[in-house]
Amino acid sequence: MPAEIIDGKAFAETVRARVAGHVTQLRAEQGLTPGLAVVLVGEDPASQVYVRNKGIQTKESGMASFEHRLPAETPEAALLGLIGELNSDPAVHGILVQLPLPAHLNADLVINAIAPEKDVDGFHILNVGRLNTGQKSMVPCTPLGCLMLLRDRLGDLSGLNAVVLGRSNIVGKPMASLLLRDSCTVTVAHSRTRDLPDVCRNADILVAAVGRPRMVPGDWIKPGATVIDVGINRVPAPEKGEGKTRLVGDVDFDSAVEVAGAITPVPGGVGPMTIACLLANTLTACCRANGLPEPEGLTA
Ligand SMILES: NC(=O)C1=CN([C@@H]2O[C@H](COP(=O)(O)OP(=O)(O)OC[C@H]3O[C@@H](n4cnc5c(N)ncnc54)[C@H](OP(=O)(O)O)[C@@H]3O)[C@@H](O)[C@H]2O)C=CC1
Ligand SMILES: Nc1nc(=O)c2c([nH]1)NC[C@@H]1CN(c3ccc(C(=O)N[C@@H](CCC(=O)O)C(=O)O)cc3)C=[N+]21
Repeated sequence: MPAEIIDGKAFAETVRARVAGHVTQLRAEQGLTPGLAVVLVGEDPASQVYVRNKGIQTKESGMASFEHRLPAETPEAALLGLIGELNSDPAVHGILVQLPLPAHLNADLVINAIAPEKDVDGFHILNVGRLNTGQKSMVPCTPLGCLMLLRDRLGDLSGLNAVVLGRSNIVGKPMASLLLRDSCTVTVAHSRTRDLPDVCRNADILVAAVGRPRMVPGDWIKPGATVIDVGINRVPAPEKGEGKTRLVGDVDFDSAVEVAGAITPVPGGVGPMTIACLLANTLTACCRANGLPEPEGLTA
């Protein structure tokens, strides 16, 4: 029996609708409008698409959206200056600096310059430390979105074998951390992992975040497993016409769907959840900044 297709797009719509409801209430009862600032340095075309989608959905949810597009050659001091201004702007509750940054900018330095309470990506060293020690933090959007999909399908995750393929700071490591917090037995695999197919075959939950188009075939998957495909890879699609491209994940969907119990598609899986969680984090940041109770069920 083919796998259930996990509809991340539909789930993300429900998350965004709940966020929008809270935003309406905040405005009516407190006169507050949550604000998200997105900073894009350089001209990376894929990044521009994400930034545009984020801007549109931020406004649709009733929040204020502030976009800052800086030239690729922006000096580090100028970027740090802008972050300083956003840190002290009371209309801005969330700040996201789109990654990757041009090579002459030190990403760690830039991220750690964001006020931790406005770090809606959850990448600041303080938020990373808080998440890993079980303290209240901002939780990275993509892993948070994956966790919401997993809990929705599986309920209690405790005792399940989870394999996270990829160990980046933005997806793999925080994903592993969240799964561990939910009492999974977590294995983090990467480019030096031995016997990767065997490691994956042990997974009740397999999260693929490698950035290699269709790397995980169906025969790496335990029958009935829940597969979360984080990969966003643009590949040539000659069937759509010359020079056309399409998005595929890190999992070979066609073979995986025959083995898995449930699987997220690309597009329409994790991607929309990432943006929904970014809005949820901005709402959470706004509530915390104003000493208001946090909306329930929108964070980990
Ligand atoms: N849907 C969404 O919202 C988002 C999607 N993405 C997508 O997710 C994917 C991963 O992103 P990100 O984490 O930033 O990527 P990174 O390139 O930072 O990390 C990739 C990880 O995969 C590992 N890896 C690479 N090749 C192999 C291999 N052949 N076998 C085993 N492991 C391998 C690397 O191992 P090592 O550490 O040993 O080098 C590394 O840990 C990308 O496709 C990206 O576009 C990213 C963010 C959000
Ligand atoms: N500071 C920072 N935070 C991030 O969260 C971050 C980042 N930098 N840099 C780039 C990656 C990538 N990322 C995506 C978000 C949404 C979709 C998304 O919405 N995808 C849609 C389709 C998009 C399309 O069709 O082009 C989908 O999968 O259905 C994809 C990728 C966030 N990232």
